[in-house]
Amino acid sequence: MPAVLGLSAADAAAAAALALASHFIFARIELWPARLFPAWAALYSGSVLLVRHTRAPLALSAALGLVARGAVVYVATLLLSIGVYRVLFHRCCAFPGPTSCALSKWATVPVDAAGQRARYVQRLHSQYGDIVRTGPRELSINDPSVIAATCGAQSKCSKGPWYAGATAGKGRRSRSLHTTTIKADHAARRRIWDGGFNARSLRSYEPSLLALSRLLVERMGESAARGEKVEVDEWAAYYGFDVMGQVGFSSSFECVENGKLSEGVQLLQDAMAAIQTLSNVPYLGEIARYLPSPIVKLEDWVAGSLRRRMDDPSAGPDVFKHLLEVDQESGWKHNWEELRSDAMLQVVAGSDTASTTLAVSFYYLLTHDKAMEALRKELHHVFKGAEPDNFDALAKECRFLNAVINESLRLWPPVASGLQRVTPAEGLTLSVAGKQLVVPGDVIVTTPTFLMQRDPRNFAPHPEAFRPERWLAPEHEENFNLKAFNPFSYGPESCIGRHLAFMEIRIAVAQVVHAYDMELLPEFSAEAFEAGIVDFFTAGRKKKLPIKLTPRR
Ligand code: HEM
Repeated sequence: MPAVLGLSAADAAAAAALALASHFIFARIELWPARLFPAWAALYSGSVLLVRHTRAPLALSAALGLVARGAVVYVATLLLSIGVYRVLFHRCCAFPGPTSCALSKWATVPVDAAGQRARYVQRLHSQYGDIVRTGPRELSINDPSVIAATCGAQSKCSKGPWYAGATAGKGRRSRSLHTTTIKADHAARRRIWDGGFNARSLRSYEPSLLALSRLLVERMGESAARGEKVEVDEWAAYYGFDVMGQVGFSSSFECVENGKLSEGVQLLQDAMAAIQTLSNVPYLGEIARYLPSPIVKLEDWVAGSLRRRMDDPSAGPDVFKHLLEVDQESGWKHNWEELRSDAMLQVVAGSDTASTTLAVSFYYLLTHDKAMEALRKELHHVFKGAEPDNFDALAKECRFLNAVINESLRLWPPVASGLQRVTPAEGLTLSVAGKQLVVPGDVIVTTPTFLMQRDPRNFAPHPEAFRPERWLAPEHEENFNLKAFNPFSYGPESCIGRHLAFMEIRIAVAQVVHAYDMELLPEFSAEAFEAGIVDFFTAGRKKKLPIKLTPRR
């Protein structure tokens, strides 16, 4: 056997054999967590040196050179072995998809970093069909019936590695409600959270929402009067963030008041890009925790808000008050670390999501004169020309307003990519397009929300077009499949804040539309605006919605 990298054939073979053994023993499924690297490096170096040193004593420099060259052979063999295994022998290798995705989740790191996952997966489905292998052990399945099977109350699937990646380095008692992967823990915590989102609590938030939506109208008007350019999507972001501060911890972040992003909003946006990119390769998240990153800064900033709230026990009503309660059934009480993670969750889950739907609703109203007209008529009819300030009337009597919001959620779901759910060890039998599909155990299954909600088999005619009327008379639609409408996910881990989101969006749209005539400035490009909606687990927006505001009489 020839020498490799200056190593004797025997040393090279030993390094390669060790690599194959470690792949066989530890890493047949996925690359191991980063924290095991040093341990394996030590194991490798130790065993090589021990074997060699017992044959003939080694000088330090010779020993280091031996280990370094051996490590190159070790890593190269390991990667080759993992690659060959994933492409040719893996339990998912029968499913179609790009080879790059079969080889590694690294293939989609640039896609995630650019916020393009939802569109990328959409392209893959158009190329490979309804089932695509999007990662070594990950399948994206474009069929609404899969949602209940993977996320429903009876499902034996569990949350995937994305959730561990999003809170890398955190143990069982320091994760958020969202990232905990143990079902019993989640159920106990969800009962505590429910207190903050039941009908009574939602009613108690109405005065705050009304006050904030009025402040939004006032400050937008003042900004226009000063001759400033009004970017309505920016104001939607300020509002979404302030609602979370107010309803979450009884302290507005004062973005609407000041007409600018607070430090936290910026951190949030940076952190979401980092979370989405890192969490799809979970061990990257672990490494990032030890580096200065926007995620760590955001956590510190949220912890500050939390501390201020804890120092003021008389504050409220807010969600936080409920998070301090004990779950009667299990005795679960949140500790400080969990409260901190849950506070961060509230800000992340509730701000960019709702504000994107608010901004998108404005976008469609501003680009569809007839829809704006219909909404004005409806508000005038329900509120008799007075200020729209009644939450029940907005929910129950304003059907067109609700149709606009639903249609915006359909076209631009703020959580656009599929959520990771892992099949149980025995596998999962699904029905896809009427045919039985057996997915092996320990495979991540996702359902592509963005694509499914625009699929003509689910919504037709014109699935890509904004047609709020499809929600008013679904029975007359060619296709209207409510099972495929999944912006808030499904089952026990679905969005707890959906009713709150609707409340805050309805009141803000109604207040602004009642107060102002609005038109887009000529510089606006719908194409660029849509292209600028990015997917960082929650949606972000890169392009603005500049408008001219005129107060209505
Ligand atoms: C249009 C607005 C919103 C959309 C589209 C949305 C969407 C979602 C989705 C898809 C999930 C499931 C995530 C997963 O399983 O990984 C989720 C979870 C969650 N959402 Fe929302 N959300 C919105 C607004 C809100 C608001 C206003 C809050 C208020 C705090 C909120 C709080 C949460 C929480 C706490 C979870 C985790 C639930 C759990 O794990 O049990 N969301 N949301």
